Amino acid sequence: MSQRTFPDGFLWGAATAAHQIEGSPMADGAGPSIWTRFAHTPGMTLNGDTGDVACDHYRRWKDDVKLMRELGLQAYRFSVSWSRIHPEGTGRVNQAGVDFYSRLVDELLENGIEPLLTLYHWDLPAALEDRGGWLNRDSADWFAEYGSTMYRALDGRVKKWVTLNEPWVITDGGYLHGALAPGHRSKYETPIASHNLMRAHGAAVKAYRDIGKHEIGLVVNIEPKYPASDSAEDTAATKRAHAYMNEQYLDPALLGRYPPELKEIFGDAWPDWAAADLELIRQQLDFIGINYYTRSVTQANDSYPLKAGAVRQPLGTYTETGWEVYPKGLTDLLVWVKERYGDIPMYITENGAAFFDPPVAEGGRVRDPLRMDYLQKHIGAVHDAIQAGCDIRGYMLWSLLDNLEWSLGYSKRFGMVHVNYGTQERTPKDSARWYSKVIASHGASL
Ligand SMILES: OC[C@H]1NNC[C@@H](O)[C@@H]1O
Ligand SMILES: [Ca+2]
Repeated sequence: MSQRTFPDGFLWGAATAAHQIEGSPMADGAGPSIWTRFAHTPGMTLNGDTGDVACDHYRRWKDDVKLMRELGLQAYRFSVSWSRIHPEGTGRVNQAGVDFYSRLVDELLENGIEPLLTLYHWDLPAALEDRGGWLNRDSADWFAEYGSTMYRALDGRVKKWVTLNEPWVITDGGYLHGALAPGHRSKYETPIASHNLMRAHGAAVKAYRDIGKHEIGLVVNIEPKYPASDSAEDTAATKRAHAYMNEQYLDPALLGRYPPELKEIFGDAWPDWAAADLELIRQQLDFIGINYYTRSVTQANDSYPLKAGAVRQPLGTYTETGWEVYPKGLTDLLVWVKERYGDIPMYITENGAAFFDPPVAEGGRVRDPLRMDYLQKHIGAVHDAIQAGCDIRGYMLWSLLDNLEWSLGYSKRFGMVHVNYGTQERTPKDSARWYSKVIASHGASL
């Protein structure tokens, strides 16, 4: 491969999320989140796995930052657990919770690592779920209040803010299919939760413009949809699937409108939203974060309510989470974003894969060639998109550490660093060593 040169200032990092790595969910005055409750509800997670300990990052954060520095990371994307900050979701501030993130940010900066802070990565305070959660239109105000608390505490040390992580997963998983907290299964609740999440995004960005002086954006998981055949049914199904996952969040956030397919998909469950709502949602953003994992070859089927689904590719390579390895999909997707929404700066805020890793070998080595191959090809795909004119500012590998993969518990390992959950020992995998070289050579060694 000819030497790939990445733009000056391209930021190389890794990503995690509070509930997946921290543990100690109730320490130092924190309140419970919907994930504390959901995971402690029998049958909701594999093996009944919970975030009670996870990677014990709440206590090991200093060593983990040291590990990031040893790996040469330039940036670190993490999330704040809302219920550490506002144990009841609104009102009273738990200063010990703010202090935890303040110390973490200072440690990152002292180690030359730029923090990227996600306000919401799925762990809503349980007290707010009891007030209707994302189904309550007041959630926009609750979220803006929480964001403002964090802006006042950290803006300036944190210069890249994210409102929401993956609103599609939050609603499709938490309100339609029920696989994720709060575990609802309702075609009628799904659009309401989704719309309120986006109103909350807008309200938090507006609040930032009054308080913050740096950058704020939205992180979406999007996935290119390719028709399984050129039949009218598969073409229409692909259009629906594309609107439902990819346009449903970027269109309101950047264009101030919803794609028409949503009314077709949800029928009488799709309200006629007020124009004022769309004005709130559409706020000037400084960047968009793209989380990419796979593509979907899409066919018409009788799935509810989308009537579309992915077709397994007989010659495809699949990860442990059943996702096809398809790097070109990332390039296609980034070019689509640029063409549809214009030249908005982008970060790859998550990209990575779970493969079955061997145990830590003698001498502390974890061979993960499949992950290295996945990463090498996807970082190459990012470069291809840059060559095609996309303004991509950085790449955050998912994930720094093996961690709690939500309802799948600890069964899926996405980390470039292996975690022994018994001893909490961290062991960089081959992919981490490889990634360090990519960072040190600014991509040239890819
Ligand atoms: O499934 C892998 C990741 N996907 N995006 C959101 C993260 O929380 C997940 O662990
Ligand atoms: Ca509920």
